[in-house]
Amino acid sequence: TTVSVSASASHAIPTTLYGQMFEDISSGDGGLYAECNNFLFFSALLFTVRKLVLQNRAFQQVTPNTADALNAWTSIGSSASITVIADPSPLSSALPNSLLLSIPPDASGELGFANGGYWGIKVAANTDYTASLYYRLPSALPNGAGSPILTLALQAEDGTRLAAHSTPLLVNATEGWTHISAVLTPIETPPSTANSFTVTVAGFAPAGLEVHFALLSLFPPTFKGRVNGMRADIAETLAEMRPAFWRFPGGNNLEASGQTTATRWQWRNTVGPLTERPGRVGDWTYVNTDGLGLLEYLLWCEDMEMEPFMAVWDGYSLDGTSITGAALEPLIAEAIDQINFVIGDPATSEAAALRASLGRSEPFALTYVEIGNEDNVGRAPGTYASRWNSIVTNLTATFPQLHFMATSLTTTPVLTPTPQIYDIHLYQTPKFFSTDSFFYDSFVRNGMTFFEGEYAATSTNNSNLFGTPDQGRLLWPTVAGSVGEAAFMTGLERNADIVFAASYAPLLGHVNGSQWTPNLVGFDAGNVYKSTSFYVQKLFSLNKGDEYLPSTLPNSSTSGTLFWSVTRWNSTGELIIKISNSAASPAEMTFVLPFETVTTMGTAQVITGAGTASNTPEEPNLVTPTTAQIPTGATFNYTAPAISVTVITLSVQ
Ligand SMILES: O=S(=O)(O)O[C@H]1C[C@H](O)[C@@H](O)[C@@H]1CO
Repeated sequence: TTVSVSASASHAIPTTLYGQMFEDISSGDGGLYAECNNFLFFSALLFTVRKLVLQNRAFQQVTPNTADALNAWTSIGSSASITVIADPSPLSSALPNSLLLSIPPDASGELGFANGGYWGIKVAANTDYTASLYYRLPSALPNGAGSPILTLALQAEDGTRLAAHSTPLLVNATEGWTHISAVLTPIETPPSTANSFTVTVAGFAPAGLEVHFALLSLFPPTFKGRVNGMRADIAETLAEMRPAFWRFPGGNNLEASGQTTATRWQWRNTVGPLTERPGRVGDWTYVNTDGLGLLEYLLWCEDMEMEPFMAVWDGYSLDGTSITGAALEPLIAEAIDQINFVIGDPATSEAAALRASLGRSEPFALTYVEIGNEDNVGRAPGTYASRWNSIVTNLTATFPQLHFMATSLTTTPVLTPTPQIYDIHLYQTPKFFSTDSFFYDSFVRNGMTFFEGEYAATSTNNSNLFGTPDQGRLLWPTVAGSVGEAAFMTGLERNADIVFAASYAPLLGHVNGSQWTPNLVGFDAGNVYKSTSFYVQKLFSLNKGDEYLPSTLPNSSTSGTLFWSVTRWNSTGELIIKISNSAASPAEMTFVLPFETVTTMGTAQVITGAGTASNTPEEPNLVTPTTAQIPTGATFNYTAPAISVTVITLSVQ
């Protein structure tokens, strides 16, 4: 195959082209959000359903006095009993439940309870873990009752105490809640992640003891040291691909927790002190703490130098109900407040004043606001057109500087005002992606632009893209899937005059229990797993170029297996040639460049392997990119390996 490259660019490659979409789908709580103390997921693993009922750090949205409400917490000491209760004087109205520790008379020893985190807690020596909790005594201790000692600790699987902080229980804490916070710094690294956070009491009165506990938290060091921030190893992995934008809070998890209108994602419940965040049953079958909330998302975008692509709820719930007409008004007001929390002026907007009160008077940068998620015809009760009209007419009047993204099909329903942007989602087979990178070539150029907000090869079975593994579902990205995605992405670059942003979905998933596979990045308590698709996203994002050079078109028929794109960094003239070869045999290519002086040595970064190969927790680095110097020139040959992605970079004067 000979590829002749044009010297003049046809269009710019937008800086926003490669980014990340995020929603809490076994990805926030227990993942990117660094709180260790927590849930076990309802993990509807695709081929089995392991119902590990959630129990969270603050007993949010659980039923008191049930075993389920305790599942992630276990008692320490046979005579200690623990129960989640609806506290008669709760920590806050947002957190009405607490854990009651009851110790009978004449008990002895260290008694209390433990949390095992999310299938473990990673503990490393000389690392600071911030433990905190609230407690209160329902009744004063009898005088002469001694001074019970409360200990917060990190404990290894074999019971070794790795770090501890003890403090006397304030026996006069009966009126209200006492907040304890301590830094635990282990001196040794335990052999595994099967560690626990423990809360124990000793030295209590012979008369026994009752203590209420609430909002028990354990944080490891976070990305950029942000309080209530992100788990550093996961954050650093995501930062590796230098994403240009961050879509949040969903995805389905925007729309409906519990599949009903009443429990949608509500921004106000996700900001302010953690004691004021009630949490909610997310759409992926587990309780979200909402400790990762709107302000944390916005600060994260700034820390990562990403543009927020923020969604507002648009009245549609996944149970098919939707709010229309006048009932939309409070919803539109809520969306206006949400946007004002981000960009408003504290002097004129209550929501912006709330932001200022939380320490951020300056507005955040915001350009794009998405109206709902996948509010397609067929899924929704066909009311998107009227809801879009009401919402966007109002929001455009209030925020004329913002760009609003529609989430329905581009062909139907007809929307007014005409959307400037559509968010298109595409889940398909590796073969689909590796044969059809011309998805956008036929789109009319009429000023409309597109956000390829979710795409991934999910299954080898084109008649069942979301089934179980034995039906073809991918548990992990495969080389064939990643090669397909790369072919598709060369098409995004060729059409970057109308495609301004794209992101693989889902971004993150806990490998011990999740509601979706494959995910771009996997993780467990101790590790982060980079998939072959992650490496494709990273290679394309880091070698984007800023202008597209037309070249000989690939074979666009379904027999096509070889796709490429040529871009350039305008400032340096450096060329980037991205190639996807899905064929089982190498592809001989000749590149003809219209430049006088082309370096004779270029760099080729290659991802290749068996089509079914994946990086897994067992073999996390089975397939990683290799880098080689290759002979180049004004005309040069390159052999694209079978089932491979190549990114060639070469300087051109
Ligand atoms: O069940 S789906 O609708 O396919 O869910 C998909 C589409 C939705 O936007 C996202 O939340 C989810 C996985 O990325």
